Amino acid sequence: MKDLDEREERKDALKGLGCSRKRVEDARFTQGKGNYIDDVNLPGMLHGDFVRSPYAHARVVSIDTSAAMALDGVVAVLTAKDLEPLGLHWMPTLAGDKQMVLADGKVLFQGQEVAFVVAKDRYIAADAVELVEVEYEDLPVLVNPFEALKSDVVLREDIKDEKEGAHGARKHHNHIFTWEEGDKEATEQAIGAAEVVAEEMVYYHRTHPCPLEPCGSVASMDKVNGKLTLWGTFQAPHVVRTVASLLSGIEEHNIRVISPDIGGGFGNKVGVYPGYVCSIVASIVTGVPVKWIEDRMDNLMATAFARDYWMKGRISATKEGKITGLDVHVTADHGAFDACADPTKFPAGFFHIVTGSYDIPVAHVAVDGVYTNKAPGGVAYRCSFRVTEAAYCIERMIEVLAIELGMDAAELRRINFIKKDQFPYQSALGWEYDSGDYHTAWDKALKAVDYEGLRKEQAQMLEDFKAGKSRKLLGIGLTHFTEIVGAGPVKNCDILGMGMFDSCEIRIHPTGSAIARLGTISQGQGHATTFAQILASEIGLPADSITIEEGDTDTAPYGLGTYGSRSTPVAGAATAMAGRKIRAKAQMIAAYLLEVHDDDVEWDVDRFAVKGAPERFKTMKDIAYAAYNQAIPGVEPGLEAVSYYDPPNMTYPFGAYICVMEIDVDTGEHKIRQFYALDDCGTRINPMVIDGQVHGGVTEALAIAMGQEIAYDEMGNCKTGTLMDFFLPTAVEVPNYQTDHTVTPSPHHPIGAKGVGESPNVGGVPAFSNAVHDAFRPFGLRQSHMPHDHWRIWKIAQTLGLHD
Ligand code: PCD
Ligand SMILES: [Cu+]
Repeated sequence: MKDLDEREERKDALKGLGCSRKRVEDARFTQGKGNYIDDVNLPGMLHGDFVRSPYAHARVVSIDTSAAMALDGVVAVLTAKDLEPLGLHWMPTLAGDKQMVLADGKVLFQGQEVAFVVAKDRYIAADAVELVEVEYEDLPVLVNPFEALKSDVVLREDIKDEKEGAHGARKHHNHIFTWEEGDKEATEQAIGAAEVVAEEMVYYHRTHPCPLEPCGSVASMDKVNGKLTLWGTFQAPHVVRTVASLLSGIEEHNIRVISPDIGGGFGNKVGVYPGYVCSIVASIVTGVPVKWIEDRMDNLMATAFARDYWMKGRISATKEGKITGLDVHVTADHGAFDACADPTKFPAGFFHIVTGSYDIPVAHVAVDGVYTNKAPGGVAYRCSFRVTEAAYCIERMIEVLAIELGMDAAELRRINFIKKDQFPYQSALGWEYDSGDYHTAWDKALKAVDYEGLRKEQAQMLEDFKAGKSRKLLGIGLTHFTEIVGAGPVKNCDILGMGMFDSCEIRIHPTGSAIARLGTISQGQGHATTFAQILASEIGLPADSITIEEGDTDTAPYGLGTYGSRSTPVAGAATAMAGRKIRAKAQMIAAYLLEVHDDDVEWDVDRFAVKGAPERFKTMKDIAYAAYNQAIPGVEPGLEAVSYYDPPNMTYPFGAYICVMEIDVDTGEHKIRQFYALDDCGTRINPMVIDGQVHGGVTEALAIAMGQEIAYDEMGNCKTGTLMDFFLPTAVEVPNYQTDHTVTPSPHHPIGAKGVGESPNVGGVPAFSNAVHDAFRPFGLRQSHMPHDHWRIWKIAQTLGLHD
């Protein structure tokens, strides 16, 4: 007993896996000591700002920069003409398309970069922007993707005759690609022969990650040494270095990319923006550092948006509710350039996880990418490559099918869930789900909210409403989602040819403390806290003695960065593997010190002890010291390891979310009475960080579902370019979250962990939307588009005749 207690104490002292260790980075952040991109200030630094297009589609007839150049303090004004000789007026996008860096002959969306002003300070730059005279000749605007596919108006004149794009054949001059998966014929057959079919157009509107810190960069070209240093808001610093090298011709070892602290990324900071390129060119031209920082409007109008997926779903089932087939056809509005940040082979990301948590025998998806006069981007905002869209689609289709069947939606889910013993499960659309236990999670969730009781209360409220006693309805929003995160196996996942592995390098210092560097980069997730915990459990040194460093390409091993909840599944695995290499060497050192054979020592929390003689041991601290001060025959001095990890599969976290909402039929106001979120992310590294991730992610989900929207008018004016119009949730809208979990470890991840950062958005949006729909189900509502703001909810009630 005493031994056990003592071992537990030693374990606790490490603050390893499973510990709600306080976030080490917060001491810095809460005291204003964060170091963000705008905190980078270099001597003699100049400032850039963009002239942006007021038009959504126009020919650029002329640009007159003379008045701007004449302004005191203005150093340069760059246009496409200046970039052209360098071959930098266009740049490749992550999706295999190309994008104008500065307007080359025409503009394709409102807010597009037209000229880059460089001045002594940001104010002069902004004043000079006003002095650049651009003559435009406006062109017909296409904001609707369905119309764009029929229109004679050619958006991308640069590729108008190209019949092939990066992802196969193009059907029309405004068409980007068609991407398909699954068995079309068998699916048609199943749906054709089915007893019940539900069909619906599910639209997931365009929104925006809107991180509190907008994007920016500082480029500093040292012409004497031929070295370029680039600080910026990069979620993938190494990829930026490679792209910068390929674009500029500067050798990669002469480029250093640094991501300082990032004030929220949410996928908005994965892509490469014209501002980065222009700051580099301006620094090369002027020979001094150049900073570019967006303002809020720039960020909302011109950087990576999210969603904008029109999903036409058909789902079939037997009378008893067993699903027999699923077909989804998506029209994907990509805006002016295809700048979606997906793994190269997947132009629609992992949308084919659209069969969700259900055992669906046959399925087929087709996605058509379309150009319109809107900002490019498309995969950001806690969506892990279109998984949010997919989850929203299937979770809406399930609800519609339940209506069609006259069935309870919780029961319909239950009878179609993939069963525990079916894992690893081969989905009809080609994925191998690594693990899951959906029934256990579902039962736990329904019980936690007293589902039966809620349905009774709902029925009572409905009766009161019909009897004229009340004007309130209750909506119970159910969701069971399956995520797919951790891209990804190098064999099928790459970004611009770089395989999506990740990495960790560890150095143990003689006194038994350590530094570990990773190829990922935290934007607020708390990597400095949690990755140290993985190591603490692997190598037996306290997490408090381990520094985690990310984001400097001169020191960190090559990695593909942080997005799509890949850090834990991939870099987290690399961290554990590197730790195991350290431990293997430590074992040899311990055996030598204890004068026994390697096989005669065993690992015990923070030490190696002689088998059968636990009182004879060497702690990791002893071993670390010995690694540097003893000559050990056959063992190199030092204690370091590096691991590059190529995951064998992705991880499949899942969750059961329930949103209980009261709706005031007369005002359209909603009140979330209860929000229950059960997440299964396998082995939990830090429960408190996970809770924080879920709180943040659900808050963003609810924001999207209840009001966040990037809206355009028919002239292509962005109507939501400021925080006056773009809804940002506050404490007022945020309910009290009830978090819960089950633990189904990933069988292939070294510590069994799956990602969690994306999950709450994937589950939160359908939970909210389903609650709204559920409240009106008795009155015949099948599908109504998000965002469900008060006006739209009021409108539903109005359309259903509930105001008469
Ligand atoms: N099992 C487990 C899992 C996890 N974890 C934790 O949690 C976190 C998270 O994780 P993950 O899931 O792996 O993820 P990552 O990769 O790290 O990250 C990413 C994500 O993340 C999230 N979250 C967040 N938070 C914050 N604060 N900020 C930010 O920005 C953000 N973003 C968002 C997003 S959007 Mo994308 O990009 O769209 O794709 S993707 C994303 C970290 O810390 C970790 O460690 C734990 O603990 N455990
Ligand atoms: Cu995403």
